[in-house]
Amino acid sequence: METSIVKIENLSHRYSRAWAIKDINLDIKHKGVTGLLGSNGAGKSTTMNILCGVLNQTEGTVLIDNIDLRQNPIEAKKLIGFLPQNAPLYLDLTVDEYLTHCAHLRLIPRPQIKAAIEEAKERCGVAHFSKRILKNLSGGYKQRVGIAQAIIHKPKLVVLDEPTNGLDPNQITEVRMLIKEIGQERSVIFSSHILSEVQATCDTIKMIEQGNVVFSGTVYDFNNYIAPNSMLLHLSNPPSKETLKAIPGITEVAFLENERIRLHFDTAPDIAESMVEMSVQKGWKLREIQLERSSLEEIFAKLSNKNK
Ligand SMILES: Nc1ncnc2c1ncn2[C@@H]1O[C@H](COP(=O)(O)OP(=O)(O)OP(=O)(O)O)[C@@H](O)[C@H]1O
Repeated sequence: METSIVKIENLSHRYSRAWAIKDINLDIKHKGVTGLLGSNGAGKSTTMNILCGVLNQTEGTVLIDNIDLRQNPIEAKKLIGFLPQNAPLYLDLTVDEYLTHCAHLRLIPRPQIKAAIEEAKERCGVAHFSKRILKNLSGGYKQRVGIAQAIIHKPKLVVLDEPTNGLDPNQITEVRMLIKEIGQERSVIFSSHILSEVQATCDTIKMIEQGNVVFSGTVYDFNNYIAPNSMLLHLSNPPSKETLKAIPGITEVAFLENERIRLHFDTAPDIAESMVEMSVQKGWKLREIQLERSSLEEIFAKLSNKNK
């Protein structure tokens, strides 16, 4: 049976009085990218900080490649590379100086340090900035250096807390590509509160809401689960409500302002195509049609209810 790189069992954490996470169970595979999705305050950073041994949990167990993080923290942490939410960069150091410092902290044997730094810089596309002082790098490149320090010791598990936060759209795309590349040879977990980001980058999604895991599965399962179930139509010559309601698959019809109609439908996937064909045949004068995806809040609400 395939073992997991991370096994979290009944993990709970309490800050002073309030529980930030409650009874979390997670299994994460040796390769691929796992997205930890959740709105602000859902418990992502708390989970990641515990997972990386930065915070001691109140209850529960974390196994990294079968090593109990609490009982054997040094051995377990050797397997982890971590980029916390605010990359801990020493801004007055050059890229090379900073990565050399990180290599020492990671106990990389001295003769291997130069090669490890070159490889990490190459992987993260910062080799041409070796002598640049960190404070003079753009946000995207600072983040790349942060990722370089997280992979310098070739860990089996790389944990990145909101790595694209504060980056511009081009930088976001580049960092996502880098995450995917790293995920081809090791396990990467990254957190985000942006649904599209997790869909674009991950193989697996673990969704946390109010300290509980409310979804765990592949991106494919997730996309199927949140498939749109309503559409907005602009018809200049609409039929009656009854006519629309009689169409197979349509479950609810609402006439809105400005000739707009919202139709709810069940799982029929080609309903939009049928609506276009029908409006041409029957002269409904279709001006616009738009499938409506659920917002993250609606998905959270749906998943939270489902798991009650
Ligand atoms: N040091 C702390 N002391 C007290 N409460 C805390 C502390 N850190 C986090 N919390 C609380 O724990 C809960 C979970 O916070 P956490 O930072 O893990 O969420 P998150 O999903 O990472 O959110 P964000 O996306 O905003 O970073 C929140 O209610 C937060 O206010």
